[in-house]
Amino acid sequence: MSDTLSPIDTAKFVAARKAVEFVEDGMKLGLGTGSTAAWMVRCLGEMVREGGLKVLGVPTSGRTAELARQQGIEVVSLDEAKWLDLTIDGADEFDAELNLIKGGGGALLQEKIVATASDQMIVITDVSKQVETLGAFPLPVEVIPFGWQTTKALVEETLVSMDVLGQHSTLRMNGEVPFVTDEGNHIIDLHLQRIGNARQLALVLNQIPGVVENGLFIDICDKVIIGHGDGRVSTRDVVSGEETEERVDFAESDNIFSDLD
Ligand SMILES: O=C[C@H](O)[C@H](O)[C@H](O)COP(=O)(O)O
Repeated sequence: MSDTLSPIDTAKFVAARKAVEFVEDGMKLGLGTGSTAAWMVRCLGEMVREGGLKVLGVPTSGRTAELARQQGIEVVSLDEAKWLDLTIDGADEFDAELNLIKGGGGALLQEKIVATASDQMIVITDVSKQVETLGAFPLPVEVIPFGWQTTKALVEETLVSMDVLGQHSTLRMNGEVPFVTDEGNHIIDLHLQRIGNARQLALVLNQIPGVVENGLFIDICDKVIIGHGDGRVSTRDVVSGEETEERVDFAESDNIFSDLD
């Protein structure tokens, strides 16, 4: 059935399929958001329904919570789970140190809280998200709606003072109205081209009143699994620096593909 998937979906699927191999019975799991994470939730659902795997899932968005429940995964809140063994999530960009930009789907706040409350974070991605320097993907910054224009101006002033390349920012829209996150906030996307010092920018942005969180994930990801359109996956570990490559077997995945609309 893998021939029904486009190369990009194949890449996302194989990364997700590989990632769930790290899941063990009884684990408390952070479930990421986005199209790649959705493949992981489907793979996990199959392991729960057909393999008898028992896990507790903490979703990072309403969308993921709905999909996880549909898949038969037991969903709990982070406060119920308290601490997680593993979070598996997608990313919009990652660099050689496995620092990330996330939030293209607007879920960065819950994603960062959940990943930070986990022993380990595995990022699943296709190879197009790999960059030398973060910043080509617009950096999402979640802000509270009150005074958002003032917050946006302060963010831009901060970028100028830090000499960040390209200091243009836009309020994310959902058609004619501002996009609203699961927490009731807005997103300002920073069009920076290149982030020279991501660690410093992440800290400075969060000092601005009105900013709730930013999409830079620094020193949070432990492992990245990169899927390829031909079914190969590369797994890179931040501690060992090792990278391994293998091919993912599609043979037993028919149930997952048949669940798709
Ligand atoms: O807010 C969304 C998340 O950070 C996603 O994990 C990220 O945008 C990647 O999504 P996708 O897997 O759909 O490219």
